[in-house]
Amino acid sequence: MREGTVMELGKVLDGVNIKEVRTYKVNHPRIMTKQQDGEDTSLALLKEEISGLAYDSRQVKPGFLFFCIPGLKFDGHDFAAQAVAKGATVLVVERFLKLEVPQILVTSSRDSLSQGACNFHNNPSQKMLMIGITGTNGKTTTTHLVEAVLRAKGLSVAVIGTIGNRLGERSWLATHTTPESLDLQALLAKMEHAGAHAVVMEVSSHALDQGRVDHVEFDYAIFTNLTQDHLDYHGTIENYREAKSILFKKLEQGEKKTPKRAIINNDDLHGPFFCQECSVPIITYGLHEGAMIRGTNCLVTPKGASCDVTYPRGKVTMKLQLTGLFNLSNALSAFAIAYAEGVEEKQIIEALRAVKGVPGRFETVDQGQPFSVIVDYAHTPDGLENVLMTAKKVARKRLITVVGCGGDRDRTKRPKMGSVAAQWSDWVVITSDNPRTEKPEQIIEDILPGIHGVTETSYEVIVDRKSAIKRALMLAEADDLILIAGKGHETYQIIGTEVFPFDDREVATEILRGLGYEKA
Ligand SMILES: CC(=O)N[C@H]1[C@@H](OP(=O)(O)OP(=O)(O)OC[C@H]2O[C@@H](n3ccc(=O)[nH]c3=O)[C@H](O)[C@@H]2O)O[C@H](CO)[C@@H](O)[C@@H]1O[C@H](C)C(=O)N[C@@H](C)C(=O)N[C@H](CCC(=O)O)C(=O)O
Ligand SMILES: Nc1ncnc2c1ncn2[C@@H]1O[C@H](COP(=O)(O)OP(=O)(O)OP(=O)(O)O)[C@@H](O)[C@H]1O
Ligand SMILES: N[C@H](CCC[C@H](N)C(=O)O)C(=O)O
Ligand SMILES: [Mg+2]
Repeated sequence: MREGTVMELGKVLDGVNIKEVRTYKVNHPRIMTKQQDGEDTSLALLKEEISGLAYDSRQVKPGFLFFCIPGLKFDGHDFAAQAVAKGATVLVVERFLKLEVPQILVTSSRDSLSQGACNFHNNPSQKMLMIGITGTNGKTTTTHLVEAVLRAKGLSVAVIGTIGNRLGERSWLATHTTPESLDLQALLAKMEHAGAHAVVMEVSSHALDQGRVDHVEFDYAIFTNLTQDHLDYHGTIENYREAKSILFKKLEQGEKKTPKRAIINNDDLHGPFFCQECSVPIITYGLHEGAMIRGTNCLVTPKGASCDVTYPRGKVTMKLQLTGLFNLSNALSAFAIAYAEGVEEKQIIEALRAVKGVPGRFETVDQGQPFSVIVDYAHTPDGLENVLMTAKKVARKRLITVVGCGGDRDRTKRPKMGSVAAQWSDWVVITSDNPRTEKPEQIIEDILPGIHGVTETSYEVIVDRKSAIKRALMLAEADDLILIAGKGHETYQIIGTEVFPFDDREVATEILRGLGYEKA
């Protein structure tokens, strides 16, 4: 929807289960009341024009429809007065408020927002090929790989995810891995308007649970893997898995006529569960027997990885500039989509080989020093173990790891990350990640029991992340590998509620320069 566009309220709310409408006599000239026109006020209200939607009172502009959402931190109903003061003409509520403004009572204002956003932006996902990727690890990486193979088909491909939202040279601000429904529908509409034929997007478990993608119709859904994360939010791994499965159940619904497919990791313990949740055709991929798209003869080197890919029509060799067995797995899911879309095998292989790397994922910091420095976004026990296994394989001498855990996130993953770091590293420097509103020392206390379980590994605690990175780089000798984990592409550190500039790659570069290493 272009700036300045308006839509009738009834059209915006088409499909929303409205329980009751209350109109109030207000000063706004466009809101009719019984006293003025004598007809049914609710019907008159539904004919009113809305100039925009908002779920955050701070974003309201005159003529907007404001959705009052009860959240975990705040209750949007408490901001209704502020929204009205800023010009909201109608409210969507879960309980009527004592405010002199028309209100529409619904069971879930969040679900209504999702439907309203889709209507207001003219259902953009209907007009593009939509690929959704879910799983604990590998989503961002896989978006890049799928983007590459679909571009090989000649499509203009937009990407939505943790690192950003983009289409070719154009980019849009990303505040979440998967945006709130309203922001997502607006973004999809902009991407479609900018010429996107396809959108490949990360779909987080939070987004699925909160209905952010409820009215996005996907053509393909990829499941990468499921391991521990976000138990602070979901409570149990079963709930977490259930949230992820929504993406696959959704595939059978919708209006698109084209066939839909689920692309499922056959190597993952939970693969069969996701297969069960689907009633559309499934393509499995993996490095073990049973996968329809299977990688064998895998080779992992410091500069990349390769394997043979066996698929229903034949066999090819796939080479990546990305290293690690897990990236071969990520690439096989991209291969599966391209294959289903009829892209020629040779083109798929060429496209995958051309992907240079994903920012902050096994990214090298090179100032000509005689040891390797790698920055990686691993922030779950499984992600960390995978990257450490790869680092161990390619390190010529010691593996020194700098790692911490984020605050206000799953506490129970902390000792597990400590344990994994200790098992695979020769030396661990435990530090802070994004402490957010938690005390960094307390987060580290949660990590340490995991380290203590692995007695032979040496470690030290340095709370300040910059000092921890410096210490690791000072310890490094020729041929060692220093892995700085957890923050990858992030260019900030969140301490309390403040956001400070901090980029592991820049910090490491600056320290290396201070140590006398300067790239020629
Ligand atoms: C836990 C979680 O996902 N929370 C999201 C959720 O918050 P919430 O429902 O609890 O809402 P709330 O903050 O209590 O506010 C309630 C309502 O009051 C409104 N409000 C609030 C303040 C105000 O001044 N005026 C106002 O109108 C809010 O806009 C909202 O509508 O809805 C909000 C609006 O969309 C999100 O910003 C918020 O993301 C928070 C900030 C967050 O940190 N989310 C993370 C965990 C997240 O979603 N991560 C996933 C990726 C995870 C992964 O990588 O695996 C993601 O997709 O980004
Ligand atoms: N398939 C995989 N299996 C396990 N670990 C992986 C896999 N792919 C990537 N990783 C590890 O996980 C880290 C994060 O990868 P990526 O950013 O692609 O995941 P993500 O699912 O997008 O994460 P987020 O949930 O934060 O959005 C990488 O830096 C790497 O260490
Ligand atoms: N999307 C993940 C990223 C975690 C990255 C790590 N640096 C942290 O801050 O915990 C989350 O919000 O849980
Ligand atoms: Mg991501």
